[in-house]
Amino acid sequence: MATLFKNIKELLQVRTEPVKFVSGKEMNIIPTIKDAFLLVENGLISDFGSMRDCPSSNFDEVIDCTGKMVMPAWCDSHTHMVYAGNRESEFVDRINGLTYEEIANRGGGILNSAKTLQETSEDDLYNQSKVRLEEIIKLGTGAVEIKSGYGLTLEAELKMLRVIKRLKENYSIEIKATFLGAHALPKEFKNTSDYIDYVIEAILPIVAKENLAEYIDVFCETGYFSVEDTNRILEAGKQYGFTPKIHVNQFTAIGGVQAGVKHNALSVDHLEEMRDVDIEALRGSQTMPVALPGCSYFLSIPYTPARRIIDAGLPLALATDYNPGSAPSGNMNFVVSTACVKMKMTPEEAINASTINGAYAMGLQDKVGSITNGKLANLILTKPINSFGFIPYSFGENHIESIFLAGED
Ligand SMILES: N=CN[C@@H](CCC(=O)O)C(=O)O
Ligand SMILES: [Zn+2]
Repeated sequence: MATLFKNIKELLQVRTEPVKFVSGKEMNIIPTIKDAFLLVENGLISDFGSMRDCPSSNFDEVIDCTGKMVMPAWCDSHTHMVYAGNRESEFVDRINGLTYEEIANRGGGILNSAKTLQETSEDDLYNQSKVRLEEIIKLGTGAVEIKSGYGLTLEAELKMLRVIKRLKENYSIEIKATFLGAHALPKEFKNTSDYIDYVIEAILPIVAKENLAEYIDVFCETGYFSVEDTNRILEAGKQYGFTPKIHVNQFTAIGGVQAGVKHNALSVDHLEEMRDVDIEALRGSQTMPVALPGCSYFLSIPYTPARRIIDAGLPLALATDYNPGSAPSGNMNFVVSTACVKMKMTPEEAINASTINGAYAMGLQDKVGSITNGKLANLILTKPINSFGFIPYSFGENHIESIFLAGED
């Protein structure tokens, strides 16, 4: 099967030489080809260039992209989009003045979602989750990471991870699974240390045996899990070959970034509270900082200081954090726009952060995230627009005409 995209107004994120991720000043450059063609064969990008060099053979399909742009689909490296029900009532509680912490302390928050999920069948959970997955695909996402963490028992954590596995099997979007057993302390446990024992001894070995996750996560935060708990979880995960991708510095900076870097985490995510020492800790590491502006927006907490991170020469990825409590939206277009408006990222930086850097934060940089020969043809075809900066500028508008996964729309 060969598909030719021709007369592309601008082909974005063209990387002839593969790159792992981009950092610092490089983030402000999006390589493009104007008046371009792109050839997709058997689901993979096989050629691209200027229309002057456009091949002329008999293709199975030819798509005329006059006035439109083609770019890699969004790479959303942090979500909790397998969940049951919603937390709309807590949203109203927050409007009426309660904080996220106060709601959690009253037994709401993550424990509320865990209770609902424990009472939901695996089929029902699958059906609720696939609606969200289909929606984010329409919004231009071509690769996504999904975490467990609303189970908090062996049975319910496995239920979540099996749902993620079914989604992987049934959809052509790239999906990576993360085991987040240590997301909150269930009421049945007196302290985090006992619960960590349970996670390590009762759940982790089965997750590994059934091959249900690629990554391991922990909510390293005051009132949730300490740096010591984090070290224990990550060390245990390493024994089973799980790479860390962890929640740190959302409300308080307690050394989670340093713990992540020490354990060669693929990413450290949230980072709303960043001390200079946290930024320094990331320097020279292979750990991707990930910002979640949808969470800052929804909870009215500080935005991750993108300028300090990028101006220190570091990379940055953007993701949605799609979850029922702190970011009930999987819309990467909103994330890109909010990063520009609220975090002062340029459109170029936000697009790099949401494509190639997001791909790296899922270990998918060799497969997606740029227009490179041999990569999957997971692509966004925009509606007619004047420039790629129009995507974040014109917030709330839908600029996507079609999305292609492995070359199929
Ligand atoms: N902070 C920890 N976990 C999620 C929120 C979980 C929830 O409130 O349900 C997050 O990344 O924001
Ligand atoms: Zn999260």
